[in-house]
Amino acid sequence: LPSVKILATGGTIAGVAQKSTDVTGYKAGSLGIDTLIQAVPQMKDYAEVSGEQVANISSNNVDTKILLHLANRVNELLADPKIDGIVITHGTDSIEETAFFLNLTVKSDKPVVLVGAMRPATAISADGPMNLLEAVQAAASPKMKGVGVTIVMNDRICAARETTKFNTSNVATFQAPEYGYLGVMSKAQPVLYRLSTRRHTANSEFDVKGLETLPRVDVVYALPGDDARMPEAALKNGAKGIVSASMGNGSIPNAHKDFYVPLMKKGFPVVLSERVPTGDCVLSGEDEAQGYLAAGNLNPQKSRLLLQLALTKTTDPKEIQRIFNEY
Ligand SMILES: NC(=O)CC[C@H](N)C(=O)O
Repeated sequence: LPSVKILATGGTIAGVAQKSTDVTGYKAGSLGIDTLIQAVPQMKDYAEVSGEQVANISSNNVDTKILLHLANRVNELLADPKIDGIVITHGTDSIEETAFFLNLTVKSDKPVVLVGAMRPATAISADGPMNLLEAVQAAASPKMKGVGVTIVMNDRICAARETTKFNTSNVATFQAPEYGYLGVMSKAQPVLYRLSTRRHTANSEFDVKGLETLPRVDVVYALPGDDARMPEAALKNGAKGIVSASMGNGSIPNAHKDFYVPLMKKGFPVVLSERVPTGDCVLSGEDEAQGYLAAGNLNPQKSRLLLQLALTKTTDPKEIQRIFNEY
């Protein structure tokens, strides 16, 4: 049998409520990895499974330190020829960010599958056990080699780059409306329908080995008629780059523009992403001349991570734009 290591970080999949009817008001990150594994003995039919507790928290507190630890630990584990794949249990609130970060920093084409749940482990019809089983089946499958980091939940195989949480409570929360799922889990097997052409994992230039932190990047939400207090605060507090969550194809209030233009002249990177869920940010000639960088269709939270990683390699705006075009 293939060997799959489960790294546990917490979330609702390890959540405990007072009553089986409670689907909110529970404590995420309550059960340890051994309990999660014991709850799904069927996994043993598909893989030799072992667990490791990395954290046991709600994913709104997954910080840079945990991201770097996960990337380094996954790289260490996958360098071992005896390990065939990794599953990471994770809260769903920031699972897309951790998945994308690992998509950029894991140096292996072996499967890395993130999984969570929307109902706590104690709930009637908890989704965690089936999600965990399918995540292990996916991570154990050679068909998942080279597809990049994925989120497997609700029978869907989701690409780290394009997938976003769409619903605060529904089990079908993860969607990639513009490009769809990579595939589905069917009869205990991954069935893939498409692959991303964007650079990831073994083909990524980013290396976080030895890093203890990442350059600070802030996301500044663009609101109609806003003043410049938020971007000013970001700069004052040490941001090395800003991602603007623009209102649609780079539209931001004039006060933000007036603040960014002189900064960009000095080489400070400002990446235009959008708070609109789909569509690319395409720069106008004027935006380009002023020095803005375009996130393409990458959402603000993922643009932040990519800009942080880009800044570990370069501060040249042209290079940063190349990175946004390739990843
Ligand atoms: N469904 C969930 O996992 C959300 C629970 C929690 N807020 C977390 O992200 O860890």
